[in-house]
Amino acid sequence: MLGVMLGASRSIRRCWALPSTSISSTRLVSTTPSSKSENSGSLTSYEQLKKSFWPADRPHIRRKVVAVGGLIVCSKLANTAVPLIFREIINYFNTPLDVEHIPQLVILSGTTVASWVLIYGAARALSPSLNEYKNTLFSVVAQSNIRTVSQRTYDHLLELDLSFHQSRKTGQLSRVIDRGTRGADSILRALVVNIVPTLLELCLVFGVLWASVGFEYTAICGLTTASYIAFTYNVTVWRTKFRKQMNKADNEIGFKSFDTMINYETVKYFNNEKFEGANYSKLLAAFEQGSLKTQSSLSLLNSGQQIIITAGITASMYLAVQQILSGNMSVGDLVMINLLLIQVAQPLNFLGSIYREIQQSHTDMRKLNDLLSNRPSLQECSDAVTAAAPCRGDIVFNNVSFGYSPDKMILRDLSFTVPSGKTVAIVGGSGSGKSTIVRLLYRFYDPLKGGISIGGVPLNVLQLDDYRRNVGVVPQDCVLFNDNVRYNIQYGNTAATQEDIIRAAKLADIHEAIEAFPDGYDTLVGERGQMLSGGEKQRIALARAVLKDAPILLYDEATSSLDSLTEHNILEALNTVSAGKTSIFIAHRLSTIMDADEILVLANGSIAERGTHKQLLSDPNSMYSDMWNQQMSTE
Ligand SMILES: Nc1ncnc2c1ncn2[C@@H]1O[C@H](COP(=O)(O)OP(=O)(O)OP(=O)(O)O)[C@@H](O)[C@H]1O
Ligand SMILES: N[C@@H](CCC(=O)N[C@@H](CS)C(=O)NCC(=O)O)C(=O)O
Repeated sequence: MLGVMLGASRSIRRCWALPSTSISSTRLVSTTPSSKSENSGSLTSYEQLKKSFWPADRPHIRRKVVAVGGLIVCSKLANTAVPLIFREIINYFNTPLDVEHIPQLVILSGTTVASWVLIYGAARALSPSLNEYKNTLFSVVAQSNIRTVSQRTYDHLLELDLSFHQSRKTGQLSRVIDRGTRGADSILRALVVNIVPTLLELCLVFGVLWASVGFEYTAICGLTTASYIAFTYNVTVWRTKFRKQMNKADNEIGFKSFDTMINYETVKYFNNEKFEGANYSKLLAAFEQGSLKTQSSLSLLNSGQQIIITAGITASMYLAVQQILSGNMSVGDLVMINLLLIQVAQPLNFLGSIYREIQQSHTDMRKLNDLLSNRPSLQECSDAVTAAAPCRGDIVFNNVSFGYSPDKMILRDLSFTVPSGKTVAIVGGSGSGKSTIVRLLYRFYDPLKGGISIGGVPLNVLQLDDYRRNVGVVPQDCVLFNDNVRYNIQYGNTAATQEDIIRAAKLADIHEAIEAFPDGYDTLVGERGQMLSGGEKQRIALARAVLKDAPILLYDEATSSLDSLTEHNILEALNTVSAGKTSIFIAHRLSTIMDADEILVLANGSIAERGTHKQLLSDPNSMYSDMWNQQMSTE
């Protein structure tokens, strides 16, 4: 469903820029950048535009931009010539000829007017053709820019910390990206398709009027344009709040239906269909209000614009008629003035929308820029070392303290060692910090105090990417990609063959279940893997970790969704997989970690008890004994 939402927002097209368009509402998103560095990488919108439009490293794009400029000039010259040619044709019919005395003149004039008609046709055809060619060339510039910005943003987001992603709503993030990448494109498109050609056309029209019929006409045209712009600007600024209200409601409607549908089961379990329906109805009413005001203010804007333009044309024609009557002007001039003004008014009809679009694009670009100026707080040191050899050594936590925020410590002075090739299990109450240990070990975060070392090398001295290649994780929450089973298992090692995949699936005790799926390994798992059961997802996540074949293995309640028999089968398989590897098992069900070389009992972020299963049970008052007895009595 998220995909559908993204797909919808991707299809934004500008009605003033492209024919046969659908108008997509502008959604407003507010984001507060986190972990921002000293604005590194931050560009002003002008710099961004310059980078997109005139990239220093891509001369072929700059050549295209020059060609686009040339085509705009040629197209507008041809366009402005049309009324001038038309004037010549009209004037021909209004010029009395002395046919009795010079009959050849008729033939000559006939040929001349026929030529004018042909030139008229050519000019009319040339202008849109050049314009379309310009659009084609400009698309190359625009698409290249969108591609570069999208790729840079995607790569950047994958570089950012887990904390950044945990603090963001995925939907909001994707909208900021989607809009931001198109922001520069929108502004460039507005400039190339509308603003620059219209300004050029206005200059040409002013010049032609001045040169051929006199300054008064240029003055009327100038005054009309200035009033039109002032009126459009003021009304557009005033009515923007209605559009914002409408877009906000539209946004909330989209989010509400998305949220309700993914929580469909919860709505049903609590019989809250009516409650949800009433909430939805309030949002629809707000949208309705906003959209009615938007429409009525649009009508006001359009009418005002038409009145101003019509007033300008009427004034020019009135003046022209007076001059024709007094014999100072031809009928052809009148037609030319009329055509020139009508022609120049056409692109002005979208001025308000373009102004709004540029404002919005500017905001979108700023938001994306804020996003790009976030830097990962976990940085690799310049003399980082490769991890393969250290990862075969001991894992040591030395007085590690950590909290997601400094005012709430989760782990306190934690010290333990997982000897190379051994298995340590961590147990403890919910929220005691077990998964946090896995996140620190995968170096999603650095400890606030103390340190972690691997094979005697501090973790922050290891090359991060290389280190992570050497650690296999089966996380607590197994989320799968919306693809088929094969893709999801192969994700552990993208170079794995079908045989490797099957071997891993067998070890995770999921091969037979997959074979029984309608399309076997090609079966689609649905969004976040929701078409599979919790246990199936968990076993696919296990198979994927097996495929990674890393020397360090971290299992965060890797078998919690499995029934006892499947769990028993997997644990046997995992013992084989883990043989010789350094492993940390986090588990609630103690029967799964009885064989661990050491068990740590975590309470309030510290190790309350430690020892083997036997040692811990030997003290009947230990927390471990309590937990064990409790679990035994309920199984
Ligand atoms: N990203 C985060 N930001 C802030 N606090 C967090 C974050 N992740 C976890 N916490 C908090 O840290 C504490 C420890 O969480 P952790 O996931 O490590 O617990 P756990 O022992 O694995 O719990 P469980 O057995 O329920 O999975 C919890 O109080 C949790 O609310
Ligand atoms: N003439 C007006 C409106 C032009 C127009 O029709 N714009 C299209 C978008 S390109 C539209 O649907 N606008 C809706 C609106 O402004 O509410 C202007 O200058 O803005």
